[in-house]
Amino acid sequence: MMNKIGEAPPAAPSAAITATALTVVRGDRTALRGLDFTVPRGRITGLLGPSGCGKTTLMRAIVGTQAKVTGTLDVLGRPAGDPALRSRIGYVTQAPSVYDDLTVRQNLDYFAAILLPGRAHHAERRAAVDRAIEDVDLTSHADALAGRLSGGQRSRVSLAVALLGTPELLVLDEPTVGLDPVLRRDLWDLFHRIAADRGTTLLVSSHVMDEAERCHRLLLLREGELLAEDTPEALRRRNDTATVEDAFLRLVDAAAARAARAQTRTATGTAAKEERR
Ligand SMILES: Nc1ncnc2c1ncn2[C@@H]1O[C@H](COP(=O)(O)OP(=O)(O)OP(=O)(O)O)[C@@H](O)[C@H]1O
Repeated sequence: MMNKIGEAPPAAPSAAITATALTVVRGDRTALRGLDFTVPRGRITGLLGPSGCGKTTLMRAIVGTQAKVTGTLDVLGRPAGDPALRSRIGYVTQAPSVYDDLTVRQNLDYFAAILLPGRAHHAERRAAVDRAIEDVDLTSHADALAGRLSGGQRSRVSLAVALLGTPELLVLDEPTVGLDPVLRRDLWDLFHRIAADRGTTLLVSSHVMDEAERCHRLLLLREGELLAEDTPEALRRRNDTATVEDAFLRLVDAAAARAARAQTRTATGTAAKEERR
């Protein structure tokens, strides 16, 4: 298996993503509050946290599709959203973006024609499409209509589209949601192969904590705040727990206790001020 932490590639010299005081407002809510973190190159970083904690918002900020972003967010050496980054990043959203009335191959041909237009690139396009179909293990379904595929197969077509341009950074929003355990394992093996063989940086979100163990590094999010940024092993060790899930729960409890203490201090301070009046 490729996804043992011990078999990880050596540490990359520079960060693929650096965020400082990153804040995002969505509607009347602050979806992300002052996040500081880095995502190392060539590694798999898991973005974990419960539903609604801000994972998609953070991914949208990184790929440059999110409004009202403040602080600094540097992606592959450029500010997030810089047009020069478009071809260097692959982004797979939660909803598979495939055409149901086209076959798997036709879907990929279509997107390959946008990435590599013109007759001159014909052979290159074909090779890229073949490789992407093989990467996601859909060779035997290449001529099936996307509309007739299972949910897991459709999301793999979306992933194949993202792999077409050989991106340096692959941002995957809950790619394993709804998949059976075997498919989930196969996809994680594929992510590890992509990171190890191509040096691609992967940022993968999940709200399933057992997937945390498959990542080289983790960003744990809760209610728009970063609870921790570390390796799964260090998180378990530091919190003296057997699993990342237990470490996460311990960190949540500690954060809640800190918030309660701060509230008590504020309430005591206000009462004292009122008394002095
Ligand atoms: N279009 C929107 N307008 C206003 N607020 C939004 C919008 N989309 C999301 N939010 C809010 O932003 C916060 C973060 O949402 P986000 O989708 O980033 O969470 P998530 O962790 O990806 O959740 P999930 O795992 O359920 O996809 C939530 O409080 C949500 O209610």
